[in-house]
Amino acid sequence: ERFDITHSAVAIPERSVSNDELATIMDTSDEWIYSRTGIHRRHVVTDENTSDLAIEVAQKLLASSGLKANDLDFIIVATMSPDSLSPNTASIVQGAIGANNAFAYDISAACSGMAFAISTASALLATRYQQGLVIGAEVLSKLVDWQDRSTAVLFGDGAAGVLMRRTDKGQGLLGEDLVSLGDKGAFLTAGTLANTNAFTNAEAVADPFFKMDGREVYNFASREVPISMQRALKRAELSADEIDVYIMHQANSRIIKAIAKRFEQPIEKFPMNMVEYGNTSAASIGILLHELRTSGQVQSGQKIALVGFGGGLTIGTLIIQL
Ligand SMILES: O=C(O)C1CCN(c2ccc(-c3cc(CO)ccc3Cl)cn2)CC1
Repeated sequence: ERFDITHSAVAIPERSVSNDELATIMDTSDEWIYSRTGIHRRHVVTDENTSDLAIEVAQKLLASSGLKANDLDFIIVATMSPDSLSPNTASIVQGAIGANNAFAYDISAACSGMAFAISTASALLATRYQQGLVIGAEVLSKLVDWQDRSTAVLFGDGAAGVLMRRTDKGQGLLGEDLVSLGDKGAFLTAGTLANTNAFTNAEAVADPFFKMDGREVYNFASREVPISMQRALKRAELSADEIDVYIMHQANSRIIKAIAKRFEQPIEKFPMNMVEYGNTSAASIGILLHELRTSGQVQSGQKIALVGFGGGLTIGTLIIQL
């Protein structure tokens, strides 16, 4: 498919929470968290919801590109922490910015959400649409059990997005590999709703907060993510050496170091910023991409890999020609 990514933007909540501050409300330490995850702090909303972060990203993308809201054909929001099931968060964004010609829907694939959404938008742009916004937005702090130190220290809030436009100048998707391993889904759950209809015999159990089997998810990631990346590289007919930058889901620095080693690539090709944001699920790839575009480490003409992995369990690997 042919599309370009010419603009990106982020929305990061003002309030940052350091590991040391967390240590004052739960039994943990900066040393434990940083040594095992690479995280020193995360940002947490005070009174914004997921749609507020997504709206901020959308407004910034319109401002920087000079596009009008009515120029947009679609808005996709990748999120596992929507404001509500209805209205979907993308539609809230559509209404707020007045994108009167855009259809809008959410994609729920946890930490692979942004990769799945860019793949979906790429397919839309290969048919009859011209341009749209793809936004990863999360308020994971509403899904965290702040008494569960094994998950509360990992997650953060934030949003990021890109403007994607059809082009015939050769940029776009060179290869992709999208995976679901639903039989391992129970290893990472959040937001389970209860069925309380008058006819059910089942025990109506809501389970709103994150639950993660860290070892199982960690092992799944270190084993399956490289396989997905290999498949995407093969389809793109590229070697790992030919990828300029690997933009990995920022869940855990040890995982990323292990994957860089597996591909015998210099760690400089695997930039990381979880130190500042923690794990922001569908927002993590977009926040990193924006920071790298802003710093110039990522620029047009390069070949990049975007790799999301997590809840589902899912993996999304995209090889993109910028
Ligand atoms: O070392 C330790 O004791 C613990 C071991 C467990 N850890 C984990 C395990 C899994 C994840 C993780 C989460 C998601 C969800 O977005 C996706 C992808 C991954 Cl790899 C993050 N941290 C933290 C340090």
